[in-house]
Amino acid sequence: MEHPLRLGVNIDHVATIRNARGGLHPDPVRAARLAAQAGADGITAHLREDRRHISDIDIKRLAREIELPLNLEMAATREMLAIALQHRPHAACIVPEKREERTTEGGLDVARGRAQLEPFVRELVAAGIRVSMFVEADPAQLDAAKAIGAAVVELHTGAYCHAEGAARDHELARIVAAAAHAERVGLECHAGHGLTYDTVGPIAAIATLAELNIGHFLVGEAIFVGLETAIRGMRKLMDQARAEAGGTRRSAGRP
Ligand SMILES: CC(=O)[C@@H](O)[C@H](O)COP(=O)(O)O
Ligand SMILES: NCC(=O)COP(=O)(O)O
Repeated sequence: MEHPLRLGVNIDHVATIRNARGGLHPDPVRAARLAAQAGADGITAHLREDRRHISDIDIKRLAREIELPLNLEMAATREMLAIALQHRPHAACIVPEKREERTTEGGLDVARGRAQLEPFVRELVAAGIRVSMFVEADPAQLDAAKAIGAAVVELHTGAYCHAEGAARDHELARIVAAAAHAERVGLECHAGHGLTYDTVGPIAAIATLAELNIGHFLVGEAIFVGLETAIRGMRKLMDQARAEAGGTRRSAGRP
């Protein structure tokens, strides 16, 4: 089944720039408002355990001050669960986290961590939060996410973005197959990590994907063209890819 494709704008790296000087500028909440004006369908923010970019106050403000649905990316820890339950974002995406990593290097091993992850999913769902699992494009991970009660999976596109030539085609084929598997088992399927103007097209063309979350590239591009223009450019490429694949042009609103 064809799904309308939403764009979630990840504003983490607005906070990275702010934190370089420790002040208040640039403000991620202002970036979220601009993203809404530029046609974003949601805002994504990753509150890392080490608070290297997004802070607790950012999450509090995002949850209260923006109208777009907030997708909180969080590690499966009691501290993050308490924060999610306090602020009740629209969605929570559980991601793997390693303190020493530069960025999220891979997907969550839901298949091996089922017993540990299931209580987190249960508590978030009971609070009315939509739960997603950030996983590799591996059917076993999707099956495990479904089994522990997640409604959504987000496929990690980092390997696809970093590969070239035949290796990239191989990674794309894995993502296409995983998105089809998600549809079969009744999971809403999202994708993201490392997507750029050069890599977004083939991903956006996958009809069973419902949402892409994109951040680092948009914030980098904003330095040259401004955030609104960068987001509009991404939205246009997503729409073009869908139209060329014979599908719906854009999002139909809230998830
Ligand atoms: C889970 C994920 O892909 C995003 O959080 C993205 O990684 C941006 O944050 P980092 O650059 O801190 O990984
Ligand atoms: N979950 C992926 C995300 O939110 C954005 O990742 P990136 O575009 O900042 O790499």
